[in-house]
Amino acid sequence: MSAIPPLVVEDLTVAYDRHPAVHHLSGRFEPGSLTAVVGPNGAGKSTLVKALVGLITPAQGRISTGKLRRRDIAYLPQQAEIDRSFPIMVADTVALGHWGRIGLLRALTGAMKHEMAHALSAVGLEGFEARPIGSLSVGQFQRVLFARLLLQDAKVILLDEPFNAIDAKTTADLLELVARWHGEARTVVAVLHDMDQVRSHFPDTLLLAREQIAWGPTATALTAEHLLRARHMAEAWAENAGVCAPDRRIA
Ligand SMILES: Nc1ncnc2c1ncn2[C@@H]1O[C@H](COP(=O)(O)OP(=O)(O)OP(=O)(O)O)[C@@H](O)[C@H]1O
Repeated sequence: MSAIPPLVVEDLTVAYDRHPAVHHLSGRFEPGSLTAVVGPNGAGKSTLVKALVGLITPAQGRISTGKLRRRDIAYLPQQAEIDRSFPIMVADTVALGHWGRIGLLRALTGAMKHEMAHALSAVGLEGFEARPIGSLSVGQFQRVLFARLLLQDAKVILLDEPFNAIDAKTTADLLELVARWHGEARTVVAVLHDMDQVRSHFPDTLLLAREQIAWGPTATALTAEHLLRARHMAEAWAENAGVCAPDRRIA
């Protein structure tokens, strides 16, 4: 992997209709790091990932991705956000991973088809090419999406709840791919809820409760004190969060 710039977040506020979902966050995802983003429901985890990938424009602050091009950043949204009713086959879904390199209109080369079959095999789905995606189980579909990520060959990989509602065997297999990406010095960021999984597999953690509670090595970020603070912040959120006031408090 050629040199990857860090993802730097400076005083980042991301808001929906002026209501901040991520509030004055600063820090950096180091090149080659493997970071879990955790926090209570509504903590702004998905919002942060969407902002990192450029899907939402910050209300304040900056995200610097250095010389990374859009195609250098792969993004796996939550499965709930993906429409599987579209009549498309597994092969075409995985082949989307090539689009960053070949564009929409060029045909796949034999080598690309070979890579696709290899990626499907790596996720345990040999022979699934012609299956419609709507016919797959949740776990099989997540394997397909990971095969697509393999083809994308991105320097930075952002995963939003990749193991949500996924069985233990599939999770273990996909965690191996995450470890492989980490071993290849890609920068990987994953939104997760399972703290044991985070402690076992993710060296760094950002604990978010709209604001940063902790960001650093997992053992020091996920202390009982920090987790309690995150929970208290979540309990304090009113149904309607205040607007982001100029004096930096939530009004
Ligand atoms: N498109 C949207 N329009 C308005 N508000 C939104 C939108 N998306 C998210 N929000 C709000 O922003 C806040 C943060 O949401 P986000 O989905 O980022 O949290 P999360 O930490 O990923 O939560 P979860 O763990 O439940 O998935 C929540 O209060 C949510 O209701």
